[in-house]
Amino acid sequence: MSTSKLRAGGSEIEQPEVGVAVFIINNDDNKILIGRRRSLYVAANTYGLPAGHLELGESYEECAAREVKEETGLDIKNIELLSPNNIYYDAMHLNVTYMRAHLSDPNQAPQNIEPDKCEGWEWYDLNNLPEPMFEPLREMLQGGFDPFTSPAIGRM
Ligand SMILES: Nc1nc2c([nH]c(=O)n2[C@H]2C[C@H](O)[C@@H](COP(=O)(O)OP(=O)(O)OP(=O)(O)O)O2)c(=O)[nH]1
Repeated sequence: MSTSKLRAGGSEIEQPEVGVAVFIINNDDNKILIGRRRSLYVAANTYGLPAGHLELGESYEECAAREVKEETGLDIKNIELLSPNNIYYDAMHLNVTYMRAHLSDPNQAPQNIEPDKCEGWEWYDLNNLPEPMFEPLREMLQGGFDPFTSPAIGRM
C-alpha cells in the first residue's frame, strides 16, 4: 500500500493518504470543474477534480478551499462534505472525502495555476464527461452518485 513512514520508535508503518476532492458547482449550468492530470502524478493522464492532501491541523473544508485555490485560483464557499471513501487504487490506499462547493464569485474563471501538474480546467456537464476519467471517480458517478443532489453529511 501507499506511503511508508517511520514511527518515533523507528519501526516502519504503512498509512493511507488522506485527502479531499472537490465538486465545484457552477450554478448557471450545472456543470462541474474537471482537469487532466499530467503524467508524473497519481492517476496520470486522467481527468479528475481539484484535489489534495490534508495538512496537519487542517479541517476538510479548509483543505478543500486551499487546494482549489492553489490549483485553480478560484475562491469557493458553502463547502460541504458529501462522501468519505476508501479507495484502493494502483497499489495505494487513498482515504478521500468528496466535497461540494460553490464559486464565491460566479464570474470568476478557473486558471491553471499548476501547469506542471494539470493540463487545464474546464466545466463539464455530468452527462458528457471527458475520458479517460480517474477510475474511482468514474465508478462513483456511474454508480449513481450525483454531486448536485447528494445530501451533505455533518462535520467529521
Ligand atoms: N486529482 C484528483 N485526485 C483524486 C480524485 N479523486 C480521488 O480520490 N483523488 C485522490 C488521488 C490523490 O491521492 C488524492 C489527492 O489528490 P492529488 O494527487 O491531486 O493531490 P496533490 O498532488 O494536489 O496533493 P498535495 O500533495 O499537493 O496535497 O485524491 C479526483 O477526482 N481528482
